[in-house]
Amino acid sequence: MDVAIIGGTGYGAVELLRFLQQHPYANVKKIISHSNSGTDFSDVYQHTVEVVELQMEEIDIDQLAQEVELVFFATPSNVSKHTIPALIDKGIKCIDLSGDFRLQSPEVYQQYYGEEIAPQPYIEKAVYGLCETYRENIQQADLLANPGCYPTATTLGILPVLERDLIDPQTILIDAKTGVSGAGRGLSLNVHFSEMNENFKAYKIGQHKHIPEIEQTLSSVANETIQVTFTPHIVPMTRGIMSTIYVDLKEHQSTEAFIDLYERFYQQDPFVRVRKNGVIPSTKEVWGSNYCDIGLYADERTGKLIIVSVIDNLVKGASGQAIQNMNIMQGWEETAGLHTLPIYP
Ligand SMILES: NC(=O)C1=CN([C@@H]2O[C@H](COP(=O)(O)OP(=O)(O)OC[C@H]3O[C@@H](n4cnc5c(N)ncnc54)[C@H](OP(=O)(O)O)[C@@H]3O)[C@@H](O)[C@H]2O)C=CC1
Ligand SMILES: CC(=O)N[C@@H](CCC(=O)OP(=O)(O)O)C(=O)O
Repeated sequence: MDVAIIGGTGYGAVELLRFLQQHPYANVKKIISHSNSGTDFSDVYQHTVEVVELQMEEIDIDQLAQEVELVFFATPSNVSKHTIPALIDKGIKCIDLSGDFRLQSPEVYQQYYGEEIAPQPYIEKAVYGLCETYRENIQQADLLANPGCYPTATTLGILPVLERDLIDPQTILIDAKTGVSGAGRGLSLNVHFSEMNENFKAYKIGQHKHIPEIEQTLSSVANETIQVTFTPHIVPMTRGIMSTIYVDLKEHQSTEAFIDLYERFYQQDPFVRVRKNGVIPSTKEVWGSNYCDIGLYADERTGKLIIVSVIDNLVKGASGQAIQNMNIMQGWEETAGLHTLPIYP
């Protein structure tokens, strides 16, 4: 199947290409760039020379609709909402890596994204692509809202105990850390080497756009309104997210009992690895791969469960999950093109 990528020179796009160039059923036919049309992709990303032989192009909706069956949007927020409706109307499937179609509420979108939400019929049509939870809906999707990086790590960490009603859902505290590639390729003072090296920053406390996204999924699964405390941090590494989650247990059980529960919960999910014997995963153990690794500790003294969930923000947090979603939408094996061990060390 021929696909296109929009947002060609960004990190999400180059990570899509890394996996798609070895995908058995999908072929990248077009790369669209609004800043570098006419330039060879490998001139921007030299490491792809002699492997990716495509020249980037300007967007042309009619041509896209004639030449590809599916389009990945790896664009900043408030961009895809202007183009996706036209492609969907022409029968082209779209997978959006940005947040434009993730939230259901126009008011909440306006508050966190600072603009009007996409047209309502398309918001209603969009399926939230957390693969492990919404697989059946994803199979039917034409318009797929790929989850954010923090929400992916965090919701996968919480869902087993939330769904089994083992925690007080109003006590969820999330302490999350991300590498700098989460901010994309654009220049920003905040992530200059000298601002970031030997540094560790909390940011957007109480204001991050992933707060409503996490709350929307948890509330819909639990069938009650859930509010979370979420503090993101940026740390001096390139890739990786660690979400450390603290929840009050309704009843204490051993760490082993929770590991057993999580293993059963995710036994059909090829990309969630529940770590045994109390092992807590580190971000490097998923680096470059589509895995989400989860470690658990049930603290008998405080009655809390501590959940540590790690992903690579660019893979399971973005492009890898987008390909996993494409695989589900197309009825292909879920792991197609995504078989890879994390890179270590
Ligand atoms: N980085 C990450 O870890 C994650 C990113 N995401 C989301 O995925 C999307 C892509 O992220 P990422 O690749 O990191 O971001 P980048 O900033 O690296 O790339 C985005 C690309 O979009 C294009 N672009 C920028 N502005 C516009 C515009 N106004 N109109 C059209 N195209 C534009 C540019 O490519 P060109 O000039 O070639 O068109 C740019 O390189 C974002 O929405 C991001 O929030 C989601 C999860 C994790
Ligand atoms: C370090 C850094 O700035 N990270 C970004 C990651 C968010 C992201 O990519 O999110 P969306 O997919 O929802 O756009 C941030 O915290 O805003």
